[in-house]
Amino acid sequence: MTANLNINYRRPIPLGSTVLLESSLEKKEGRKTFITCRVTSTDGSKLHTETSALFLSITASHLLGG
Ligand SMILES: CCCCCCCCCC(=O)SCCNC(=O)CCNC(=O)[C@H](O)C(C)(C)COP(=O)(O)OP(=O)(O)OC[C@H]1O[C@@H](n2cnc3c(N)ncnc32)[C@H](O)[C@@H]1OP(=O)(O)O
Repeated sequence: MTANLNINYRRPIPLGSTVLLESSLEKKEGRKTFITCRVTSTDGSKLHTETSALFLSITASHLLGG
């Protein structure tokens, strides 16, 4: 479950362009998983978007309001 999501939009992505997404597992601490992601031009020279997020593992009962 997404607990926190940060997105920095650095440069617009032109319509129809192809981009490179690189996602990394930064660390895992118990139920917490920290992920980062970058969107760049395919040659890596232009940074379009960078994000970080925290995901928490949950049980099915959490989804049912338990
Ligand atoms: C055009 C289409 C676009 C579509 C976009 C789709 C985007 C999708 C976006 C989604 O993912 S939707 C889902 C959005 N997420 C939610 O609705 C989650 C709502 N929040 C919850 O259900 C609870 O807050 C959550 C399950 C995340 C955590 O509740 P818990 O009771 O399980 O955990 P708890 O609060 O005890 O925190 C556990 C640990 O996580 C840490 N923590 C929790 N929330 C945090 C947070 N927000 N930031 C930092 N740390 C956080 C907390 O400090 C603690 O750290 P320690 O274990 O070290 O003490």
